[in-house]
Parts: sequence; structure tokens; C-alpha cells
Amino acid sequence: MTEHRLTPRTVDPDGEEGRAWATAVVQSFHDGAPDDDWLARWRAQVRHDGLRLSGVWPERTWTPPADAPASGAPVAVSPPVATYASWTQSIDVGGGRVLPLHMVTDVTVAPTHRRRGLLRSLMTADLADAAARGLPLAALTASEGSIYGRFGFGPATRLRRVEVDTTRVALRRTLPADTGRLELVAPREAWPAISAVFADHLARTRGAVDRHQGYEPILTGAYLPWDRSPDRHAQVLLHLDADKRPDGHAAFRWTGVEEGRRTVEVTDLLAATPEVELRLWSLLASMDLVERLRCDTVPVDWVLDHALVEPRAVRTTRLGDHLWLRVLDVPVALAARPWSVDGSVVLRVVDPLGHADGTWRVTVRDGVADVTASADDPDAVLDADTLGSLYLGDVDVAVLAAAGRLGDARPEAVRTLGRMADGGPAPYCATSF
Ligand SMILES: CC(=O)SCCNC(=O)CCNC(=O)[C@H](O)C(C)(C)COP(=O)(O)OP(=O)(O)OC[C@H]1O[C@@H](n2cnc3c(N)ncnc32)[C@H](O)[C@@H]1OP(=O)(O)O
Repeated sequence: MTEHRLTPRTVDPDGEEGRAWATAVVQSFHDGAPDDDWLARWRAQVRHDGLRLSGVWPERTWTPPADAPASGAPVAVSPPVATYASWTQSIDVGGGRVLPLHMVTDVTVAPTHRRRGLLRSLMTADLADAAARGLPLAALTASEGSIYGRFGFGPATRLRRVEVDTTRVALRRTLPADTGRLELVAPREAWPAISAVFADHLARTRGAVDRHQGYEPILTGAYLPWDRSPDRHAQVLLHLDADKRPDGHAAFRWTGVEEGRRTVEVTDLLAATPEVELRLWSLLASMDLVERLRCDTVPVDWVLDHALVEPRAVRTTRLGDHLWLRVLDVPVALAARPWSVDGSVVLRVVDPLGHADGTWRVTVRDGVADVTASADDPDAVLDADTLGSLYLGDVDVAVLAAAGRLGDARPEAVRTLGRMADGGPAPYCATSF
């Protein structure tokens, strides 16, 4: 680290340092300074999810008063010049297998201190700590795509933003009679149902990541973060199965007339089955006085695309990377994910931070991989970020090879790895952090 004199320290969210830390984060993302209500919510979330906050403060350029505390903390807390937070959640890596996941967020460096190695220093120490604690995978969402590959993170899932023209929504096939029912519920009472639907989604969706506590106030309309007020337009639609258990939900809000269309934003929609998902979308599309549905969290492989008489009723307005993954423990991570067919390949992973570095033989029998260090010549050579992109199967092995991301891998080795590693629908992560 070039700024080696600046030592990161752990930040207590409840103190004045915590306030300064949070202020630095929101201002880095060009949001206004936090008020007391915002801070109280943020502190509750930090405690609930167990976030570890790191901050770097500049060296003093002034002489503190004689009665200043001897702790080394600044007397009046100025904003840190760097912030960094991490905590542990879980991720479904496919086949119903869930692994602990090291989550990284709130990475900021003040404009006065950029490009002096502060991010590198914080990230290197934090990933080493996560690896030492036995966490096999790390994740983040990236503000810019060119920053995190050098730290071994690769884009691993994508999300779509869509607009649905409700005037053209008709299903090709009439759905069978509903043995359950759809119900509009008060958003403030919907959290237990939304949580139950999400828990089921997490257990069966490759790429799904557990959610932080901040989801509750947003989806129940208690708090709109960008407005810093209750959401007067929040609504929740539930689907209950024949036993009256929630098996699908849609959280949505009226956003007004946008581009001449009366628009509803679907903030979250998850369902246990494609049929329930279609029921939820159909009901939303049939609402009076609504011409357009908007949603930012639609999967790449989406049932509605193929269920409509007029598929062009759906327009994708953005398709982009979402979850970035970094493998910290190759044998644990690769053995946990499902594999499509039997086979054996030797992968040389190049990882300047060391965690995934090595030559690994991956041998699959009956869908389960045995992963061991190997002295054999590698079939493919890949960087750690490429392993992150390959991990959940969002991109075909052959496409990565064509892009030169597997070194000089022979076509037969690429085919073998592709047969072993590819398969299933695109992974889907509907969690933002
Ligand atoms: C997970 C998240 O929280 S995503 C949010 C990230 N934060 C933001 O976007 C807020 C605004 N930006 C910032 O605060 C800062 O510019 C940061 C955090 C992105 C970078 O912090 P810095 O301390 O300047 O980065 P640092 O000097 O450690 O650079 C580390 C490496 O990343 C590279 N890098 C840093 N920022 C960028 C960038 N925006 N684009 C491309 N490369 C970058 C550097 O060139 C350096 O490369 P090298 O070590 O391989 O030579």
C-alpha cells in the first residue's frame, strides 16, 4: 500500500466515528448526508447483519488541544478517507447446496486519496481474513466493471430490466384452475410471507443470495431509502397455495405517468413455481389504469418471455452483470456446485492474491466433483476472475475459451469442461447489496 502510514481501523457504528463513516459512504455515491432517522436504521441493520466496518482516517494536519483524549481518535470526527464493509451471508450454488458467502460493500475512497492503493490494501487484508476464516466464496456488486477483476472477482450472474406493455399481455395457454388464491395484503403485514417465499427461493435457485435486513422496510413500504420516508405507494400481492401457505409474492408501487404511460414498478416478485409466477404477473398486468409494468430484477431465463401470445409485449431495456463472485477455496467451492456429466480436467488457476492459485484436478462422478491439487500438465489456464465467472454457469465454457480466457486449452479439453460444467437455466440473483 502506497499510503502505508494510514492504518485502517474497525469502526463502531454507534459512535461519532460511525456517523462520519456512514456520511462518507453516502456522499461518495452522491447522496445527501444522513439524518438521525437514516442513521438509526443503518445502525440497526449493521448490528442485525453483523457488518464489519473498516475506516481509514487521514493523518492529523493540526495540533489537537491539550485536553484531547489520548486514544488516537480525532477529537471532532472528520470523514474517513476510505471505507469498507463486509459480512457473511449465504449463496445457493446449485443443486440445493448453500455455501457461506463473504459479502463486500460500501467500498469508497475520498477523491483526495484515490489511486494511492487504499482500496487494494483494504481488499487484500479483508479477503485474506475471509479465507483464513474458511469462507469459500466472496461476492460484491460493482459500480464499475473494470475494478474488481484484478482482485479475482468475475461477473457471475446477470439481471434484466424490463418493461411490460400490459395492453398486450395475454398468455398462450390458459392456466389451470387455481387451487390456491391471490390476495392483496397490507404491506406492513406482509414480511413473514415474503420471507417464507424468499427462503424457498434461496433453497432452490442457483445464484440466489440471502438478503440483508434492509429489505424488510423497503418491501413493506416502511421506508423508501432514496426518499427517506415511508412509501405511500407500496402494495403487496400474495399467492397462497391450497393449504393457505404463501408460495409467491409481488411487491409493487405506482410510479406515476412515465413517458406517457401509467406505470407500476414491480420491486420484487418471486414464486415457488412457474405457474404461480405467471399468475402474479398476469394479475399485475390486468390491473385497471396501468399501462406498463417495470421491473429491474428479472432473470435472464424468464418464463414470461415464452408464455405470451405477443412476446414483444416485454421489452428488455437493460441486461447487465449483477453478482460478482470470487473463489477463495477452490476444492470446497468446486466440490459444492453441481456438475452435469462425468469427466476429468486439470485447471491451472492464476491468482495473484494466492487464494485460488494452483493446479487443480477436477474429477466428476455422478454429478459430484472431487477436487485435488495436481502436478499434471493443465488442460486450461485461467485467471481467478474467470473462475468466478465460470462458477455458477452463467457463461458457456466454450465462449470463455473463444474469448481467450482459458489459455491455450485444446478444443477437446474445452468440450470436456463444457460438458461437465455447463447446464441448467442461467443463475439468478435477485438480491442487491
Ligand atoms: C463493492 C463496492 O462497494 S462497489 C463501489 C465502489 N466505490 C465507488 O465506486 C465510489 C467511487 N470510487 C471510489 O471511491 C474509488 O475510486 C475506488 C474505491 C473505486 C477505488 O479506490 P482507490 O483507493 O483509488 O483504488 P486503488 O488505488 O487501491 O486501486 C487499486 C487498483 O484498482 C484500479 N482502479 C481503481 N479504481 C478504478 C476504476 N474506477 N477503474 C478502473 N480501475 C480502477 C487501480 O488502477 C489499481 O490498479 P492496480 O493496483 O492493478 O495498479
